[in-house]
Amino acid sequence: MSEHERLVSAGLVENEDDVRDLSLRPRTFKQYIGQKMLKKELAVYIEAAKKRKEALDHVLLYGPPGLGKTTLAMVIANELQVKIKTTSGPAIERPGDLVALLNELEAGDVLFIDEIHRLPKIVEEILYSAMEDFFVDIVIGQGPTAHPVHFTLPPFTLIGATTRAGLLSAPLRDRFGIIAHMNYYSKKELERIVERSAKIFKTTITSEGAEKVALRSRGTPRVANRLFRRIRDFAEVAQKEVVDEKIVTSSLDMLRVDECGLDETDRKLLLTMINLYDGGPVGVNTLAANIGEDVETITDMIEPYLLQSGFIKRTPRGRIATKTAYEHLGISFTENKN
Ligand SMILES: Nc1ncnc2c1ncn2[C@@H]1O[C@H](COP(=O)(O)OP(=O)(O)OP(=O)(O)O)[C@@H](O)[C@H]1O
Ligand SMILES: [Mg+2]
Repeated sequence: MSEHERLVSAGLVENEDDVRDLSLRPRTFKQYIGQKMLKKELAVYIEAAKKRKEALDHVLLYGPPGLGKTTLAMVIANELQVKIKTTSGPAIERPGDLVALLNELEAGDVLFIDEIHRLPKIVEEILYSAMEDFFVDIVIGQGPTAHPVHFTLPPFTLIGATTRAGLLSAPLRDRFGIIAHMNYYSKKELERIVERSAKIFKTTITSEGAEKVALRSRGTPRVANRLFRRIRDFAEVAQKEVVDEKIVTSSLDMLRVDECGLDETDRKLLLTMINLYDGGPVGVNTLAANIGEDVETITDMIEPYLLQSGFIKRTPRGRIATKTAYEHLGISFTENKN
């Protein structure tokens, strides 16, 4: 199974599921479950900006894939009652592309740049003055006909999203007035997300069923929704009117997603560390070669959840599998092995 087909993968890009499930996407703070502190804070800034009839300060959203960054950007624009233009870092190749986007904005509008850490450097530099003083200076034409052009822009709000805040240059990061870190969701919050999705799909799920889905969702709404959709298929075929704990468990077992939300790739990674490298430390390049995934897939998609839930640890000498990992896989752990 390729990474993109991984059921529990939160995915790095806007994926097909999300596009198909636009109806699942919360549109208001009220519908947006979890991230309570962040929502509270943003609600204050939004209200203040609206009262002053000013554009909201620029917002940087960062956190692992599938936690609701894109969704939150749309919620913010909706709560501000302004239009939102959406693009992504790699899609803006030249300064002219950025100017064309900025040109379409009206006062107070939101420009959402996903994967902002992948913005080309020359475009990023244009963004500095746009963010700070709402103007851009670019050179139009080439050779002897080249001439500088100055554009003034309406005040706008840039919302940037990234899974890797560390890759953002300091000058860019410093121009965001609001920097928001997205957290993994609690079991209770994921249960509510599953129950909400069930309602939208006109499916009945028991609270025990929702709890079981939540437990295996890696703290990630995208995974919760994806698992729920598969389970709904199993329930449909089994002609079950109500999605209960039993059907949830049997479906997830069939999908080989274990009770901690780990799938085959996660287990393969842990088993490689344990069986071939005695639990580590082992470098990420070595691991990548062993399990046949690229380094980026490991660091961006597989590792964050394994780190967060304590299955692995990162040390200067490489990754190590923790006692929790051994116990989870039913392998005996001898102290001081690392
Ligand atoms: N707080 C939430 N409440 C309910 N559903 C949510 C919430 N956050 C995200 N979702 C659901 O999870 C899916 C994934 O969210 P979203 O696309 O916003 O994640 P993302 O952080 O932008 O991911 P990526 O880093 O891959 O771009 C959405 O389709 C949405 O339905
Ligand atoms: Mg997104």
